[in-house]
Amino acid sequence: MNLNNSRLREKSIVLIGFMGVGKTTIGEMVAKKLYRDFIDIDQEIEKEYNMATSEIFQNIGEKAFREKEKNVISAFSKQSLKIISVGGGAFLQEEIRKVCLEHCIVIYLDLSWESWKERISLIIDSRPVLQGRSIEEIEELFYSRKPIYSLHNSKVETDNLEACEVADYIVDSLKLAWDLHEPQ
Ligand SMILES: Nc1ncnc2c1ncn2[C@@H]1O[C@H](COP(=O)(O)OP(=O)(O)O)[C@@H](O)[C@H]1O
Ligand SMILES: O=C(O)C1=C[C@@H](OP(=O)(O)O)[C@@H](O)[C@H](O)C1
Ligand SMILES: [Mg+2]
Repeated sequence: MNLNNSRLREKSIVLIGFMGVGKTTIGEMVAKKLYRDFIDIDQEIEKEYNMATSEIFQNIGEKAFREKEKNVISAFSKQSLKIISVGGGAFLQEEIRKVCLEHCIVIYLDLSWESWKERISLIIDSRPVLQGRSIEEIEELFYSRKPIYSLHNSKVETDNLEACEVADYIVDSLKLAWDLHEPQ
């Protein structure tokens, strides 16, 4: 993990990666293990609109969702000691990439297309971005998003790992980085 900044231990952690890789599930586990607050940006937006993400896309539109996503992430990323899971499209916005990379530790959860395909049935109904797209179009979107996730402090290859195993790996890696950089 290539990080160099004081107060590393206090920086919030942001999980990025394509939809369905486990950012929300694993983020919640990491937060529990580190006794930190968990913030899921989609859930914060859904609370604000009192609607599911797919309804927001349908009733208010993706443009408004993206604007809200930028504002909510900008606010939380400047707070410390949080575990933040952002949506898979958040890093499409340069402002979001900048504010997260400036204030937080950004961890990229990577998953191969072959493994991700096995998970599609779990998420298809709640991801409006996937709806109405053929598997070929989804594969194209999957690879087209890769460049935005390349901007990170650390990457975790999650293939063949249970969510709890990924969470344990992240916690152990963070503790190592904190101790190496700022011995207690
Ligand atoms: N490492 C994993 N192995 C198998 N299934 C997983 C793993 N991580 C998450 N999942 C499952 O994949 C689905 C999407 O997880 P979620 O946390 O919502 O992903 P994201 O927030 O990245 O879209 C959920 O059904 C979750 O239980
Ligand atoms: O990739 C995307 O554009 C999106 C991913 C979703 O979050 P998850 O990555 O948590 O599914 C959610 O923000 C919205 O459906 C848009
Ligand atoms: Mg999520």
